[in-house]
Amino acid sequence: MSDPMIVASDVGKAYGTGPGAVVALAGVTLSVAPGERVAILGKSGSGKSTLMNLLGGLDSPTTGSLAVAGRNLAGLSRRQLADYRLTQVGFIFQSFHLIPSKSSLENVELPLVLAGKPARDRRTSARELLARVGMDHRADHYPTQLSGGERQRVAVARALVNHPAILLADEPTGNLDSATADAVMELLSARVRETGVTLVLVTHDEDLAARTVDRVVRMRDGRVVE
Ligand SMILES: Nc1ncnc2c1ncn2[C@@H]1O[C@H](COP(=O)(O)OP(=O)(O)OP(=O)(O)O)[C@@H](O)[C@H]1O
Repeated sequence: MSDPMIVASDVGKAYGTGPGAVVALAGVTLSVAPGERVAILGKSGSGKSTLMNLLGGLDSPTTGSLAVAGRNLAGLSRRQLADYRLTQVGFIFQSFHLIPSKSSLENVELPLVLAGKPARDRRTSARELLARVGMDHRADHYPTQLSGGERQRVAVARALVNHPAILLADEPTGNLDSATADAVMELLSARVRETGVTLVLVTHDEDLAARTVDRVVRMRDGRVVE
């Protein structure tokens, strides 16, 4: 057995302190194997996005320990967390988060620019990824010139271009109509299988989870309940 990709041990997260503090995570324990695809389901406010932020190194746990790809995230400096995000994590958000002033190609290239990759290599990698998501014909278009489904395809390419260890997708089809959502999910699943990346998918959609992932994790009141 290889080591787990994600190990969360009794992870707690509170926003604020004192009587006004909000406990968003009340002790999450979870282990995810390399290449495993996991969906997180739970009501609004159950802590899904908070957990994703911690996994992505965007925020730190208040208590407990969290390790991804063998790194203890709680022990990292801000600079190390930034490096972790850049090299180990791919993010896909509900609202795409593409940079409006950059073309599709430039958006996909951006993680490679930040990682200091040489211009020619990154251009080649970004073009390859755009082709893998069926968007090579829109390489020079800007986000406002793209449909929602097309934007999310570009976002999928951007999330994978750095060969991350984990891919975090937070309601990736939440802003799309159902036909477009199905097409984007199919593409995302195909790229996930192809790359073997470990997927953590937040969704409200039971059917989507059932057809996309290996395991469903349910959250309630800041805890994993199954
Ligand atoms: N920055 C913050 N400051 C204070 N409280 C917060 C903050 N972010 C989240 N919370 C609170 O933490 C709890 C968990 O929120 P979280 O966003 O993780 O839930 P969620 O399951 O992702 O919900 P949704 O499905 O609506 O996105 C909620 O009670 C929320 O109000």
